[in-house]
Amino acid sequence: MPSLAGRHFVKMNGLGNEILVLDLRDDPAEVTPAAARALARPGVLPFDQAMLLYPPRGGEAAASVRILNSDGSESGACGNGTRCIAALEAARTGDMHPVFESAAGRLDCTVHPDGSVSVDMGVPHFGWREIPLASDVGATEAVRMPGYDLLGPASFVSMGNPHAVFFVPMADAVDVAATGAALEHDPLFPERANISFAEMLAPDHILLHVWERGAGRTRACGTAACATAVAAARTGRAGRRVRVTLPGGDLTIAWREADGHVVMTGPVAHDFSGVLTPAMLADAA
Ligand SMILES: N[C@H](CCC[C@H](N)C(=O)O)C(=O)O
Repeated sequence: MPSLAGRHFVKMNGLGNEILVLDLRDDPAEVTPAAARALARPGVLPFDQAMLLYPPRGGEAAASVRILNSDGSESGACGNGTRCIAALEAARTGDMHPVFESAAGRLDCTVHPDGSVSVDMGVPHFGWREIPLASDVGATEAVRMPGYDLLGPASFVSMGNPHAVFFVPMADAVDVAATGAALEHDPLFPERANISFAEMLAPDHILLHVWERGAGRTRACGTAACATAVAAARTGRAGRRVRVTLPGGDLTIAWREADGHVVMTGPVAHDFSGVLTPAMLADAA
């Protein structure tokens, strides 16, 4: 496989969710977990997720996207990163409706005149095998987890990646790092999970703090905002359209009645770009 040194990168963010984009369509190269961890080191290119673009398998898609967390693990979906690659692709080609292929399926994007981006994140899944959970816990919208009674029941959702959402009285009061890290590794989640602490500010407005699988505490997580909006609607706390306020800013989430798809809308920002050097990849095995 060709080396990564010399490759052009773009560093972006979606609401402070740090995104590294590597467009590998012209000369595909593998990005190993060790290479991802090397690049994500402090002082190199710290990111939460790397969005890796490969040649599409189908005719209509601009690229096939692979998503790596900063710990080198793979994710099936990343909402904020998808907005970033949609904006990049629209700037490159002029197509304001780029489509991507991902492990979680097709991602239809719309880049709006104001620069914000909507992504059709597909349908949520609620089955214990789909999330996945280690065992059948019954209805997945309100499940008490042993050891976490004070948090109340969790709602489990797959948005192409696993999410557990806790609705709490005061999201700001939760020790997100300690509780999130413990829950991420709970044996109920055989593939670990992204952990959300949500507070209903109004029936159409949710405050959200997220501990991400493989990336830890982030300023925003698009799929967690989608999972939380769906969980809020499913448990009768909200309607199908909500504003989700994360530490990095706001997303609008609409769970479409017609086809059950979840559409996420929010901003993107370009930070800087450059070329990967051997030193940046130095520790990569
Ligand atoms: N930040 C991303 C989610 C990454 C999910 C990842 N942490 C995992 O499922 O392993 C987002 O905006 O949706």
